Amino acid sequence: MHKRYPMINHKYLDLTSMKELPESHAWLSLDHELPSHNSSTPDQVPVINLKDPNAIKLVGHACKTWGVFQVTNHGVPINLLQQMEAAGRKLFALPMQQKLKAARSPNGVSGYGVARISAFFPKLMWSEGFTIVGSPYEHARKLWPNRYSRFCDVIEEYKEEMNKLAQKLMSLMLGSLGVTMDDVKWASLQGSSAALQLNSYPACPDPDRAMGLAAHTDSTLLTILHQNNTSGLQAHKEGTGWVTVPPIPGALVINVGDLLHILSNGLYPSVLHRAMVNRTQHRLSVAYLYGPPSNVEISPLSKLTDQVHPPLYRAVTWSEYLGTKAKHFNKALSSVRLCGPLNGFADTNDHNGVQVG
Ligand SMILES: C=C1C[C@]23C[C@@]1(O)CC[C@H]2[C@@]12CCC[C@@](C)(C(=O)O1)[C@H]2[C@@H]3C(=O)O
Ligand SMILES: O=C(O)CCC(=O)C(=O)O
Ligand SMILES: [Fe+2]
Repeated sequence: MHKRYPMINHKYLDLTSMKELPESHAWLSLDHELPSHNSSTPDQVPVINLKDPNAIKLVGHACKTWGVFQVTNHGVPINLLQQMEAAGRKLFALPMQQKLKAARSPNGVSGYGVARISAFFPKLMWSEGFTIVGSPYEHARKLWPNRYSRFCDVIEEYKEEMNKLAQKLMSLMLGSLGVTMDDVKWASLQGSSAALQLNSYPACPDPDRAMGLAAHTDSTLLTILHQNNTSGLQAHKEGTGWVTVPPIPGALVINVGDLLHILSNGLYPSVLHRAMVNRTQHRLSVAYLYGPPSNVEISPLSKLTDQVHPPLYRAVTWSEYLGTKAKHFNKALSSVRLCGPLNGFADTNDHNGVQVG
């Protein structure tokens, strides 16, 4: 089992008021080094126009080689992205004692709090989060007893648009694997599950020693991320190292998650990513974490397996996998692997040699 750390009681510091980085948030080694580009074509995260007639091929290539890409012409109205960003900004600007009224309970999923993965690290992250699973109503009412409906409306509309885009992306991803939505019955059905994660990274007095969100993979099929106009997201690419995913106005970032990794029998590896912070700008991001309907077991697609390519993972439901992730963190994927690393190979997800904390 991954080492766990007791929660430090600086968990709910008001980060925006800090003039110095407290020891509780000072990370020892951060691996800030970004690859030096000595060729004329630096390794950049692909940007795909979803209206491109070649979109299926481009998506397949990006999933295989990067596990992350940005999309344009995705159909989500820009003003909805702006409204979502404004709603997040308003939430995080509330006084701490107000935000704590909507705190995530110790075994709960929804609500305000530090990154869930904090328990696996000796230091705290320079960020705060708000997770929404199902209706935002209960928590929004605690935050704004008389004026919660605008927030709830934006969240509901955002979830609806994200769900449409997630379905479109799933069909492109499956299509690029030679599989149709009909081959995967649950993929075209309503009832997929999702969580919305709002992340806030205040400007930091000592960004070189702080970590916004530590390196992790998402336990999803795919994640759709909107970031404001401030850099911070980095993705790890085998053989290259950490690469910044630059904000492009109106574009959305797509991550391959662990369940797509399993479904594709490792052909589309989930991407390790993290968020860095900076000295002057407040960074916000909104992640739509998309998964299968809760009763569906995800296992490698039969079309992708044969005697030469045996299934590498056992079947798991999303909730079972989230439980495994909560226990084993970055060893979760290898813990559901059928052929262990006995013959010398490890999951790409084990990210040997890459510091996750
Ligand atoms: C559905 C979920 C994925 C997530 C755990 C959660 O239940 C809700 C929050 C999600 C999130 C967002 C930030 C990074 C992450 C690793 C975390 O700690 O909480 C992910 C979780 C995940 O993908 O495993
Ligand atoms: O803030 C970011 O860019 C990353 C957020 C993220 O990885 C997540 O919410 O899972
Ligand atoms: Fe993530």
